[in-house]
Amino acid sequence: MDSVLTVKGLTGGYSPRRPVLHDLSFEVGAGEMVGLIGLNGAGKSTAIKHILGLMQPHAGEIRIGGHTLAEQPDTYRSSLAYVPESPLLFDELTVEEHLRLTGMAYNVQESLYEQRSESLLKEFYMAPKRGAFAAHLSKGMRQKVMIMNALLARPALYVIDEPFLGLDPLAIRSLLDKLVEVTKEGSAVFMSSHILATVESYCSRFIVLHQGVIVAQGTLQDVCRAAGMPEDRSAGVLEEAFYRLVTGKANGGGEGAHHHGTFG
Ligand SMILES: Nc1ncnc2c1ncn2[C@@H]1O[C@H](COP(=O)(O)OP(=O)(O)OP(=O)(O)O)[C@@H](O)[C@H]1O
Repeated sequence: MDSVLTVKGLTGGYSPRRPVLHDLSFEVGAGEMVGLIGLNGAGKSTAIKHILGLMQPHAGEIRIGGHTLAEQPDTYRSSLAYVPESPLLFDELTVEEHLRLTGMAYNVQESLYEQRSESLLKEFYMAPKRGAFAAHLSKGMRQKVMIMNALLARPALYVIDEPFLGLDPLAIRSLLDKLVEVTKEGSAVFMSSHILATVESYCSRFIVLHQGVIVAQGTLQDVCRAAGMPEDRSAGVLEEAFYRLVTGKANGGGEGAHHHGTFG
């Protein structure tokens, strides 16, 4: 498996004296969807800001497609698309103008642009709003425009922060279907979410971040093992493993979880 995103020994945060992230190491490979899960304040958004290059690591390094941001800034940036938790759009541009702008920024060929933008407008039920100004869209529609922009660019790596908030059930389904499609085409998806049931069904690997430390990572089986749970393939097992890892307790009492990372 080719690694698209490689994070090695990342220590970082807002002040060098008080790091928020401690020695994080993980990879996201081509064709993989990896879920980043953790409580409020665990450090998920901070980790994402480091990956985007908005913050400098205190120690360690981050590579996309084998390069650090410092080595190849243009390649690094054009290899990734980011969907933030709260949509950031230009109020005075229309839906279609946002797509056009992204197409130009990512050098999407004209014929591919036409094809992709038309199908995205349909798949996200946004065709009737193609000419609407961003300022006149609903919150969920604004989020859909961010997602459509990322999908138009078809980067090697998608970094998606809590994508399901504010989306209606059809939009969530459209997004998940598209993410499955792009991973089949070889892209890598790194997604942070509190919706554990969805993360469990769609991601092949998980990273459990707790107080800035990776307390478990790997397949569902790896995470369950780190949580001291027997192998169990029933739905909802990720939530139980997560609960044990972050509280050190089993649901309804029981022995403590092991706070050791597994690297699968
Ligand atoms: N701009 C900032 N300046 C200083 N500290 C910050 C800043 N943003 C976040 N923090 C701190 O960094 C830690 C991690 O926050 P972060 O936003 O990464 O958490 P998160 O896992 O994304 O949480 P949530 O699930 O609530 O979005 C918290 O202790 C938070 O107070």
